[in-house]
Amino acid sequence: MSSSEVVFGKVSKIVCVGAGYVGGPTCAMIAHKCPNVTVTVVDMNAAKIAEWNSDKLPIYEPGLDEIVFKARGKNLFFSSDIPNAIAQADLIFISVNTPTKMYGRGKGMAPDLKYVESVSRTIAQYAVGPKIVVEKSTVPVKAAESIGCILREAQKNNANLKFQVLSNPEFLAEGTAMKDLANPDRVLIGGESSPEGLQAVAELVRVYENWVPRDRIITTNTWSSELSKLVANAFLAQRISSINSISAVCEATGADISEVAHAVGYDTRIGSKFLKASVGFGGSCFQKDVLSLVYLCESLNLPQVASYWQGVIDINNWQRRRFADKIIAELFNTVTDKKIAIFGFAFKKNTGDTRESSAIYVMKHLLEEHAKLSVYDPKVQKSQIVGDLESVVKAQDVARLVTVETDPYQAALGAHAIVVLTEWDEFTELNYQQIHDNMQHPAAIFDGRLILDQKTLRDIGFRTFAIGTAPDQAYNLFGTAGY
Ligand SMILES: NC(=O)C1=CN([C@@H]2O[C@H](COP(=O)(O)OP(=O)(O)OC[C@H]3O[C@@H](n4cnc5c(N)ncnc54)[C@H](O)[C@@H]3O)[C@@H](O)[C@H]2O)C=CC1
Ligand SMILES: O=C(O)[C@H]1O[C@H](OP(=O)(O)OP(=O)(O)OC[C@H]2O[C@@H](n3ccc(=O)[nH]c3=O)[C@H](O)[C@@H]2O)[C@H](O)[C@@H](O)[C@@H]1O
Repeated sequence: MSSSEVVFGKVSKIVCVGAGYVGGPTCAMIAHKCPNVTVTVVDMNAAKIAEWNSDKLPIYEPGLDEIVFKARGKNLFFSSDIPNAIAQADLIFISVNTPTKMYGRGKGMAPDLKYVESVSRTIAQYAVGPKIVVEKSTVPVKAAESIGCILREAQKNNANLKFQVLSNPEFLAEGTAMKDLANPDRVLIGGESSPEGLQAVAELVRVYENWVPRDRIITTNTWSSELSKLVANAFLAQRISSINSISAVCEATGADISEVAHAVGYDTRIGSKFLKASVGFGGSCFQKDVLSLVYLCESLNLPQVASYWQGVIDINNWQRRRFADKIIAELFNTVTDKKIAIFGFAFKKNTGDTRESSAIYVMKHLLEEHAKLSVYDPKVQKSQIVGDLESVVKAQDVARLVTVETDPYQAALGAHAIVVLTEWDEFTELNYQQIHDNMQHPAAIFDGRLILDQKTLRDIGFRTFAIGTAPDQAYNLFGTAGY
């Protein structure tokens, strides 16, 4: 093509394949900010599409309902008719899941790209005319090459078809997705430097320019864009593992992790964000994407780089185990048949998502010791909690040992201890005097999120333990058993 020939015109119809945590909120924001663009979100899961079309959306995300209800039926549509949507679109986002592969080659490490490939084949089958195909899913470097290869095959049989594959990874975090989408630190778009590639990139830039300042829209080559997404998540996860590793040093020495994080983060070169010690990071992406990077490095014969990033995962697993061991040790080395209240099951506050939540693993360790766990989470349904636990512990043990409550006071009634695993704001506002009065004594609180005021709790009579806080500062009653 000559550089002046227009292959990809102005985008007026966008389709997103994958109506999940990324596809739904991202497209709702695009529809909200671009009233002249029609956005259709499609999914192979018809029940999920029905929920997106109902009053109760399939995911909880602050601010999402408002935007969806405003745009839905005007320029935002949810549909199961994938072929028709693809045929109509100028630009197609691939926003399907890329979970860690649980079988075959790369099991437990590599991302499973079967959904991305299947969407690529569907696009090849139903496309008519030129399409910009955008990888929104997080994929390994060079994934765009495979998508391009499948699409080029279709082009061979139909001269009217033209495809350009772009990489446009998503950086939103759950719980703050709508804010992140409305005001992103940056939007990243990778593409080819051919005239057609540059045209496609320019058209996607134009969509984002409706609300994102141009200097926050970064364009790169395709491979830099794909790799930057993995690296961004790896760096974020690394900060959490770094601070969590130091939390163990604090507990052993008398230093306090919040004070250390504050002092270290004050250095503008380091920065204060993402330095909150915790019971370990969860969520569908950090572990998956760091493992994907480790697998990539192994495949590239870079074992030192692979083992460096593997350390981030190892510390995270160790932190979860360490916290569970601390609970057992401080409850006099036995939790068998003891009722323990679990406050929070979601992987972070302000979401109902439980994928890879640290709660699953801490509870698994406690269930293996036959503790009786009583869980309360404001946004997670009982069926979800039971299902997640059944993936790590025998179903009969979950049935025998786990109850799910809809009220935190009920969860703590008669319990020996409370374990805080998600940082929901409401946990800071409970009446802990009343809770203490109705527990077994001595009553203990284990704060895996550093949200409760230890002194107030100790004054009430609780024995307290908080991640990264030395025993002699946090409480006087505990020994150092288990350390
Ligand atoms: N969850 C998050 O906060 C973020 C996720 N990402 C990445 O975005 C991608 C999507 O993640 P989520 O939205 O969380 O996944 P999700 O699991 O919530 O949604 C994916 C959707 O794709 C649908 N799907 C799968 N294959 C399909 C096919 N062939 N045709 C039609 N629909 C199909 C599934 O039914 C599902 O509804 C992943 O690669 C993830 O790593 C990136 C940034 C943030
Ligand atoms: O690719 C993705 O899926 C997304 O992954 C993360 O977003 P998310 O997992 O939704 O949420 P985060 O706020 O990053 O929290 C992840 C986990 O780390 C924990 N965390 C976070 C920050 C911190 O200081 N300490 C800490 O333990 C959280 O509690 C949570 O369990 C990234 O922040 C997003 O930029 C990225 O787009």
